[in-house]
Amino acid sequence: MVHDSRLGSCRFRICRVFHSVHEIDGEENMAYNFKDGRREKTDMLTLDLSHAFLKEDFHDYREEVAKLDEALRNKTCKGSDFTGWMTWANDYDKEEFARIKKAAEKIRNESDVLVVCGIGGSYLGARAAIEMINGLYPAKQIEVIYMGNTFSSTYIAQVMEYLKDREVSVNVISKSGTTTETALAFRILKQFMEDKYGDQAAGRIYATTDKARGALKPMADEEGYETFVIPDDIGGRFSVITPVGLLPIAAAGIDIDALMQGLHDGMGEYGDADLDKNPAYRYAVARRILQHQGYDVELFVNYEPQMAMVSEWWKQLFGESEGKDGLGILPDSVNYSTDLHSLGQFVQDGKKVLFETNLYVEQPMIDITFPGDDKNADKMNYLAGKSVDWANKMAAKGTLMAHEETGGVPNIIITMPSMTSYDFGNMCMFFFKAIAMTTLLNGSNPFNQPGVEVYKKNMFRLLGKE
Ligand SMILES: O=P(O)(O)OC[C@H]1O[C@](O)(CO)[C@@H](O)[C@@H]1O
Repeated sequence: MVHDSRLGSCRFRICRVFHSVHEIDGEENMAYNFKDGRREKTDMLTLDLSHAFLKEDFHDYREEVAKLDEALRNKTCKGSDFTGWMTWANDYDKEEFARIKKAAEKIRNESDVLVVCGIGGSYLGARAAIEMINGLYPAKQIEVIYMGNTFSSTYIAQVMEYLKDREVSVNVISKSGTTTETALAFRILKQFMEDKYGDQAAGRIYATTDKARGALKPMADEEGYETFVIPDDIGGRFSVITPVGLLPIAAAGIDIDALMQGLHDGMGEYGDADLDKNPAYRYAVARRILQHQGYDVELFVNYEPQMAMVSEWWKQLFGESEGKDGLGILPDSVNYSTDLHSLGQFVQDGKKVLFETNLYVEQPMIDITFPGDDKNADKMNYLAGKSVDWANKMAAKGTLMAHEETGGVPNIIITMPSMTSYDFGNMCMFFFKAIAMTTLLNGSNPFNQPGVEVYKKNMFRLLGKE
C-alpha cells in the first residue's frame, strides 16, 4: 500500500496492487504466501461471528450438520440429483475446458464486444466474476454486454444500435433452452449477426446449453454453432463454474485455471463435516440461528463497486435455494459506503428485521494515494498522503461499530483475501456449501425452484403461447 506523508506536495498516485494470479510475482508473491504460482491454502475466506449476537449454542447443531453433510456426499439428501458442483473441480471435462480456452481466444481476436445472452444462473455468475476480477473499467479488455435478461424493448433496441458498428461475438446460454427472455433476445441477435456477417455469422456464435433438451441444442447443431454442455447434475445458479461462466469469463481475459484451482481448494477448505472446522457450515448455522431469533432479511454488504454483481449472483443462489416451503431469509444487498447515504438510516434505526453479512476484501485490486493541496480549500488535507483503500476500511469499521453497538444489528463478517479469479472460484465453493447446508437445515430441497414456474405459466397464457 502507498503511504506518503508529505502534506501539500503529494499528487494523485495509483498503486497497482495486483490483478490476477498470473501477474503476481516478486515481493507481492511473498507477501501473499504463493507457492508454485498458486495461493497457499491458508488464504481462504475467513468468517467472524463475534458481532452476530447469536443466542443459541452452535454445538447443538453439530450432529445434525454432520448427518446432512453425509447425506450431501452420499447423494441421499433432498435434490441430490443436482450436487454435481461438489466434485466438479475434479470431474470437469478437460477436453471441453481446452475448447473453451480456444474459443475465448478466437472471440478476443476477432471481436470488440462479446454479447452474453442469458438470464438468472445463465448470466449472473459470469457477470459477477468478470466485474469482480477485471473491475468496472478495465483497460484493453473485450467489452462484455448482457442481453436475454429482460423484455425491455428500449434496452434491446439500444444495445442493437450500439452493436451496429462494432465487431461482435455472441454466447447464448440457457440450460433449459426454452427461457423466453433469452430466446426472444437471441432471435434478434441471430438475425443481426446473419445480416452483418452472412455465412460467417455461425462462426461467431457459441451456444451453451443442455446436451439434448430444449430448442437451443438442435438449433445450434443445425446452424453449426460451437456448443458447450451444461451438466445435468448442476443447476443454473450453481453453474458459473461450468462452461456457462467459464467461456465468457475466459473471453474477458481472465485466468480460468486459477478459478478452477480456487474452487478445487475450496472443496478441501469448506469440506469438513465438523462444524468447528468448516466456516461455510458455521455461516449456514449462524443464518439458521438468526432466523430463529426473528431476523427475516439478510443484507449482503460490500464496499467495492466491482462486487455489486457478486451480490446479485448471491441473491439468486440464496433466494432460489432457500425461499420455499414458506421459509427462508430474504436475501438483499447494499453497496457501501454509497448506500449508507440512502439505506443507512433504515439499517441503523429502522425496524429490526435484518442482519448484515459483510463481504470484506482485504486487498483492493488497485490502491491510490490521496493527493495533498497547498490551498486546502476543501479542508481535506488531513487525508493527504493516505491510502484511499485505508479510508474505505475505516468507513467499514465505523459502520460496523454504528450498526452493531448503537443500532443493535447483528453482523456476520466474511473476509476475502483479494478479488482474483482464484478467490472467485474459492468463494463459489464457500457459498455453495453454505446455502446447501442452510437449506437442508430448514428441511427444504436446496436445488429446485418450483415457485419460478408460476409467473411463467401466467405470462405464457397472456402471450398466447401454446
Ligand atoms: O438457463 P435457463 O434454463 O435459461 O434458466 C435461466 C434461469 O431461469 C431459472 O430457471 C428460473 O426461471 C433459473 O433457475 C435459471 O438460472
